[in-house]
Amino acid sequence: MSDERLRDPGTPGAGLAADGVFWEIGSRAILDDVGVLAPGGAVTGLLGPNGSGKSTLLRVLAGAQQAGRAGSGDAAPSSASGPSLEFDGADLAALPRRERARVLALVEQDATTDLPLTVLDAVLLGRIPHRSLLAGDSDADRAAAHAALDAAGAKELADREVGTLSGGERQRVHMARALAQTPRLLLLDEPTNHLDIAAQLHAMRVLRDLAADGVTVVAALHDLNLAAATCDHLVLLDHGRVVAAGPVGEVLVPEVLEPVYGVRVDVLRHPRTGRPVLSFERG
Ligand SMILES: Nc1ncnc2c1ncn2[C@@H]1O[C@H](COP(=O)(O)OP(=O)(O)OP(=O)(O)O)[C@@H](O)[C@H]1O
Repeated sequence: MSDERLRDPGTPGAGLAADGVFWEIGSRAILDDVGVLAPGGAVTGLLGPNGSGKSTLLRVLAGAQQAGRAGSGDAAPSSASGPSLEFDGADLAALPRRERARVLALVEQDATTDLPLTVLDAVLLGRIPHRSLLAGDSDADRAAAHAALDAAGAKELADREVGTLSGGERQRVHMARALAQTPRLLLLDEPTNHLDIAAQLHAMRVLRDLAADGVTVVAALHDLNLAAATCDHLVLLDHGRVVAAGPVGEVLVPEVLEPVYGVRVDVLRHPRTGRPVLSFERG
């Protein structure tokens, strides 16, 4: 990314370390003792079939959903000692909401709004954690929002109403809002599912550039080839449990993927990058 205003000034830290994360509905464990390591300054792909718990885990990591039991009124963690959620060695769960919003941003899947907001206003929401509560948008905030729109490939949308955007356009705007927030930890739920192929590659390039600038990136992805081409590290969920984690070359192998996805997998090599290219057949 070319714009300095979007760069994180810090050096890569330890990254994200979550352990003992449970989330239950009734007697069903949606997340069952999940532990995740996402190295600092790297792109970690969160993989798993539909319903395996990726979105729930991202929401718990972001503090948008408390670990524990849903619908009981008490969000007490169901493990004896509670989950541990650390980012760069600090306890994420203990951070006040506003401080947490300066550290991390969550881009949710298909987030919508009924508010009559322009795109620029929606992206400026990402600046709120960085200014005093009563202050309006400063010139610096607007400059950061425009830079974020540019980086997300959405600068021509600045004056549009969010409610009138296509799915892919809205996805770029959500990415821009998160970039304007200048997080050190960026969590994204299916950030490319509405994007055309050029926009997918652009979005993943943005994530790689952020990681190069020291940001810890965790993205839930269904496209295993996009994960193979982009990620440094992978975490594979199945039925609410981590079944594999590690470098791309260790996770994207038939022995790991076939039992989880129930398909036959062949792994080829990309002729230029040497990264895995996966081919699938019905199992
Ligand atoms: N509030 C809820 N009430 C009931 N079930 C829920 C609730 N939230 C999540 N679940 C269930 O938890 C499981 C995990 O959901 P989650 O959205 O985290 O999966 P996912 O891996 O992100 O799936 P997908 O790839 O389809 O987006 C699913 O079976 C889902 O139906």
